[in-house]
Amino acid sequence: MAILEIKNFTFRYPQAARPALKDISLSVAKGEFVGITGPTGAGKTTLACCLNGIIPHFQGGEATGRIELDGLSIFNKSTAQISRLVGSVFQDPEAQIISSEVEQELAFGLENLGFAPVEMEKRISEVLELAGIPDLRHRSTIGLSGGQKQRVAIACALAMRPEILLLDEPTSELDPVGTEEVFQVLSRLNHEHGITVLVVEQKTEQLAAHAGRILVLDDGALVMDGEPWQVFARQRELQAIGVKIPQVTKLAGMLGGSDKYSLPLTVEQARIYIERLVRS
Ligand SMILES: Nc1ncnc2c1ncn2[C@@H]1O[C@H](COP(=O)(O)OP(=O)(O)OP(=O)(O)O)[C@@H](O)[C@H]1O
Repeated sequence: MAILEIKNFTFRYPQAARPALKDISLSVAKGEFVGITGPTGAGKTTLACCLNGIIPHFQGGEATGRIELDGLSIFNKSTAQISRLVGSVFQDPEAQIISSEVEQELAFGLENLGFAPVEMEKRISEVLELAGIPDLRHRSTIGLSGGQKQRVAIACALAMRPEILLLDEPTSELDPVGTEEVFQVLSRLNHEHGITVLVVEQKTEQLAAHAGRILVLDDGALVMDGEPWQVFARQRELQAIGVKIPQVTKLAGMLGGSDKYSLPLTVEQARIYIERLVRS
């Protein structure tokens, strides 16, 4: 069942000469893990803003076509309604965290929505577990690493029990360890708890390893939509528009791999691929 349906959607910022999104159509089923990538200025953040209500509620512009969340047009929903369906996590963990203690940070949004203390306690414990950070509950937010802060931000987004977890370049400020921590949590949320994940990300290594489907935007248009191996097999086209190809996939491409069974997307898959190649 589709949780998100986008039909012929075009969006132009006020006074902009050209649309930032052009005639986008796609459908996302419940439980999918979708990576959205593309070069700078392709429209990835604009698309994310259209899904979490920043457009049109906080940013004007001209939109045509439809975006439906759970069967209803997003433009007829209030920001409060959208935030219950879509939990957002942004690039900069510093900008999202306002409390001095992790528990307070998680309680903040729930208090604002008038949750009773017993329900708040239940949800805080639940989301700390889901984000893999129960040990951080009483920690000061100041001393946390970037990866820990982003996992706190993910826990905050999950506290509303959204249908979709939407992340806009959540690892752009993180080192490789923090990046992997965040993607491990996203994978677990998706595989073990069935949470629909939409993540805008330029680090294609992580998308190749964790996403089940990849969308590529270029100049406002959706130019590719498929399983990671299908998208990363189109190496020349990706290079032409400036999308990085995972190194192991690039290597296998040079050696002739191009299908589901011969195109490695992770280092482990590449190890098996090269072993087979050497044996044959
Ligand atoms: N507030 C705005 N007003 C006018 N134009 C904008 C605004 N925000 C973005 N744009 C333009 O819309 C297009 C898409 O931008 P967007 O930020 O969505 O791309 P992106 O793929 O997220 O890029 P990046 O990877 O650099 O974050 C670009 O041409 C950009 O200049």
